[in-house]
Amino acid sequence: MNPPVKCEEGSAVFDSTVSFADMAWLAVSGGLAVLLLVVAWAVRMLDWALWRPRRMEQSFRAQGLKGSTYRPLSGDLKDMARLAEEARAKPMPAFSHAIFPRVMPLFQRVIETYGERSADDFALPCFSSLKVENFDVGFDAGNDNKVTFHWMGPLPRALIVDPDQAREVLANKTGEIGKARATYLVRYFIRGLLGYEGDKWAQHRKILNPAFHMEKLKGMLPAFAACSEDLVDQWEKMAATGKEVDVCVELQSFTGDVISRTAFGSNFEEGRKVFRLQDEQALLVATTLPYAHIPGYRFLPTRNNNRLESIDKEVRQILLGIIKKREESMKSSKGNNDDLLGLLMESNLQHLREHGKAGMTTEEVVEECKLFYFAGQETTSLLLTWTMVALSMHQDWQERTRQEVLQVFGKEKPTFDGLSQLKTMTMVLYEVLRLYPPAIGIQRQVLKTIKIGNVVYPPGALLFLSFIQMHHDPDFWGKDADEFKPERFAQGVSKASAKNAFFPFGAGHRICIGQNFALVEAKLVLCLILQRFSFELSPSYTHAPHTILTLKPQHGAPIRLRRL
Ligand code: HEM
Repeated sequence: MNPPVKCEEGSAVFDSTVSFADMAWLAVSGGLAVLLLVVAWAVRMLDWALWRPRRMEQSFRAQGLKGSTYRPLSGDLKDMARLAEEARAKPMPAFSHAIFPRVMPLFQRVIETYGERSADDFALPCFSSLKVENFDVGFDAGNDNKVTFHWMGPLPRALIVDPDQAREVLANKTGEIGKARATYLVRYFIRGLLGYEGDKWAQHRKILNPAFHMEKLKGMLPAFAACSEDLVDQWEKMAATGKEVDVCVELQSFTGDVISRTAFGSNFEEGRKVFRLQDEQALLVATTLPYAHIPGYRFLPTRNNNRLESIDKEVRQILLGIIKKREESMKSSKGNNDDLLGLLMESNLQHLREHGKAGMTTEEVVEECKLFYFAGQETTSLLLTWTMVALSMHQDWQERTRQEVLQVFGKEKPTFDGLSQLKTMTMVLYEVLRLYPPAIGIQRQVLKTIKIGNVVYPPGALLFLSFIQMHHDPDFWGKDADEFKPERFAQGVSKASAKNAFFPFGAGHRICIGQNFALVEAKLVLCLILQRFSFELSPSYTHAPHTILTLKPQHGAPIRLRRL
């Protein structure tokens, strides 16, 4: 036995006798606590990596859904990368618009392997009375649910290919479905309105909405026109030297200029710098993405991580500078506030007047400005790129669209009101958005158990609303679904397909805020292009649509322009 130890502290004297048995007990109980923690952590990890996925798989299969078997941790991610690599190695037949198998090879394989569920799937007596967390899983033998699933790591991802179900998912406002949790890399872009949920989203959307109203877009027409004229002047010089134009690259820089001008008006040059930096950031994100799931990778001081952070800081500094200047010019009522930033700040001030506090902090305004580039630049440039590719493949439609432009505007500058008379051009743009949607689909995550169609989805399950599949599905568009036929939109979007299966801009309350912006911009520049040039695909063009976040031409889009 150890002798008792006397401890003195100030005037208080107390006896702190610690026996060997006490110390042993302390050590044992401490060790037990650590062991318990380790066991609890191991159980959690096992649940995350094995048991929960298995439970979810059982629940899906019990409900008649078909899909791949869960493979611990990686799920179908490796197959996904391999199949995408194989698909990228083979171009498509020239002039074919049946792009779905090349663009989403894993989805194609899942459908080919597991296909639609048959009436027999619902006849299993052991499943017919299944209950999932108080939801009755009522099976409707022979229904036409085509949901399949595969594995994004330990999370199952259901492919939603029914337009009504997609709309149901997008209409959800009661918290059962939310945005899928993103990696730290995606958060460099998907912030602001696109990333928010609930009240914060509603408040930001309310403040941003007025900036995208039609009459505000009308005020932006001179900015659209200035960028479009710069572009066609540049192309004239290239055409004169017989040079081919990679319209994919050219239009990307064009739409970046449009956002710079329309968002930042007189601070256009600084805005351009933001666009270049964000472009570099997008490339860094694409090369870092394969490592993003490694726990703690974001904290490693790799070259990419460091550069991503320094770009983020630089972009923030530039935007804060622009916003500060704008605040000053707004105070002195100098300058034009008809650009997106001015309109957004104006609307924020209005919110302050009505509610006694600003709806957005300066930091949040910075995030929204960054989002304009991410959400509005590449998507619109891809719409234009695929339109030029499609009009090169279908010369008859190129000529019809040109004749319409000449009929409405002659060789004069397009006007805002004139743009709304361009019926053929609208049909062409819709058909391109159908066959080549820049956003091929949207992902959401189940937060609380929910029944969609006949399927009950547990929390954690991912839902991919596969627009590209719905856009190419003969059940909705007819046997000629893979053909370029703009005339299908002659009676408007709602009459073009069964079940209104057209989602290029999403749907519901989170539908793209910039859709009119994109369409006005696209129509205006197409008018100028068609007025000045005829065009065809270069013999070096290879038809190879593929997707990295958005749907791009893998080898660019070299086009031959001829001055008219
Ligand atoms: C052809 C061009 C475009 C396409 C195909 C497109 C597509 C989409 C889609 C599918 C969504 C829905 C995302 C979701 O629900 O998760 C969306 C949202 C959004 N888009 Fe676009 N977009 C385009 C152009 C633009 C432009 C030009 C801007 C801005 C200048 C813009 C800004 C936004 C924003 C801020 C959101 C988030 C809306 C919200 O969550 O409330 N987009 N876009």
